[in-house]
Amino acid sequence: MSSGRIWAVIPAAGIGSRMNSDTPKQYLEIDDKTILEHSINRFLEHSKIHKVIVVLNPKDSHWQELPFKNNSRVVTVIGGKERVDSVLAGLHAIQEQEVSHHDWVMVHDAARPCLKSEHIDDLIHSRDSSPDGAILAIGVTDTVKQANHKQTIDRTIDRESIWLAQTPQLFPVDSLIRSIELALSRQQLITDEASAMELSGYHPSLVIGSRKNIKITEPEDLFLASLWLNNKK
Ligand SMILES: Nc1ccn([C@@H]2O[C@H](COP(=O)(O)OP(=O)(O)OP(=O)(O)O)[C@@H](O)[C@H]2O)c(=O)n1
Ligand SMILES: C[C@](O)(CO)[C@H](O)COP(=O)(O)O
Repeated sequence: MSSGRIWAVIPAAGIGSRMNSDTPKQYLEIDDKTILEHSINRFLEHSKIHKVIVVLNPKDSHWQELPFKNNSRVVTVIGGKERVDSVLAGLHAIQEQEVSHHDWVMVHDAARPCLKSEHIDDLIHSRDSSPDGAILAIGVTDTVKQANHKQTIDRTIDRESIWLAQTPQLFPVDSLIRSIELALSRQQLITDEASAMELSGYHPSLVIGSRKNIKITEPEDLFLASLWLNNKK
């Protein structure tokens, strides 16, 4: 039975350049709440989550408007240039708290507000059978093409073994910190936490997520997210 507390790190220090909005996308509102509030609330509402570390942009001017100032389970830290730098800053903030070697951390994009509590449960339950950690992911329902440099089809890829990584991604805190620091020291490209763990030789499990758990990235994603946040299913 896995022991240790479970922390959440919410990287929210991005500028949302692909959203083409003056407001950083994590502060755009759906149902009268910012996208960031929706994401943070999923973890505050979950009884197994010890504390939530929110990673902010150094130029963030919106955070103080959110209702988390006096919440002892919410800690903020300043992020870095890339998402991986922000995640590492969040992990270091955990180290500065009363962390134990048995603790785990769930890293979840602020830009994924449609996460359901049952998927947090599924990841937590995977700990006993997945000592290397686990991520939410979904299969591919379209045929997958590999393009060449001229944006023409080079070949078709067998989609049976292709999964699209989502967040949250759940790992032992110590292993994740060591893996990210090692990858960064080798200037290796890290776009999610699992890729750092893989580079250290771990084999995280894939836990089925939901197509509704989209990462709000471009303007049309807002409409989809509002549909799914509204229907609460
Ligand atoms: N230096 C960064 C970059 C991204 N993020 C966070 O990582 C998550 C996923 O990143 P992405 O969707 O790429 O967000 P942005 O980097 O803001 O978007 P863009 O790439 O369009 O600028 C987001 O919640 C974002 O706030 C972060 O904390 N620190
Ligand atoms: C972590 C992630 O959401 C998994 O799919 C994705 O890699 C984030 O990519 P981004 O370019 O930083 O949004």
